[in-house]
Amino acid sequence: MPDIMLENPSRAMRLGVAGPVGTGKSSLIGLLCRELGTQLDLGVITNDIYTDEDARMLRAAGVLDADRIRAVETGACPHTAIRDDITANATAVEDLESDYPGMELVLIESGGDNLTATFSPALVDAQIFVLDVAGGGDVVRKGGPGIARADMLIVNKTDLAPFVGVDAHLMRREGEVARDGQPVIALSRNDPASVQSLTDWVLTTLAAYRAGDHQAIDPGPMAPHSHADGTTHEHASAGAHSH
Ligand SMILES: Nc1nc2c(ncn2[C@@H]2O[C@H](COP(=O)(O)OP(=O)(O)OP(=O)(O)O)[C@@H](O)[C@H]2O)c(=O)[nH]1
Repeated sequence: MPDIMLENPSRAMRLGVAGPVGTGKSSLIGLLCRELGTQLDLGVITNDIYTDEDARMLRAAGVLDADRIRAVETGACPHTAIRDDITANATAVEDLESDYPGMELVLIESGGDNLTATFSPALVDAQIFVLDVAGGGDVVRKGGPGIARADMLIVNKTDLAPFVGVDAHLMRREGEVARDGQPVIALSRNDPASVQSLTDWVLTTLAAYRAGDHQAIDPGPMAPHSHADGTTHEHASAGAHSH
């Protein structure tokens, strides 16, 4: 699997946030904006099929100047716009960077998608994959390129674990095994220590990126799948999904 070497580490680092529907991607981006917005020059791109709902939610949260939060309406399943044809996202990032020349970090949210959606390394420098405990304790074991190889795996909403009968610490340990020791954070927005672990990781990754020591890694393509309109996407990995 090819790793992409940095061509221009002086531009903003692009950090993708992917994961199934409702696992807390927008909330995590809101947290990062709140925690890092005073020390970093930030921007956000959201992806939705037909709406700008995630962007509107983040603007309403008041975590960042509204103009720094831009929405891409993908018109198709969002995984297409973050992996197969990144043009709309790449253009949105470039527009943000040209409007805010000092920008240091752009957070790109994939629209909620299935377990195997990943960002192209041509679009992002690093990526976070978000699962939540409400999706079930065995979801990590189901695997997929995002779980196995994203730069960071988040097991989110750990505050809900007792209510859904899931052992969040076991999920985290299984994540570490599935990822060969690559980082996993068990996160809750109500747990300041876990939020601190996440912001520390972002700042460490940004420092490595700036120093030219970070490589964008391709977690691998998503599964072959078909869309409601009959189009089919074939990729080289196993498994399938429907929308
Ligand atoms: N209990 C709890 N709920 C959370 C946490 N983080 C997010 N949520 C809730 O989870 C729900 C989904 O969060 P979002 O951030 O909208 O999730 P998303 O992954 O962006 O959703 P889509 O964009 O629709 O895929 C919301 O009701 C959030 O308030 C958390 O740490 N704990």
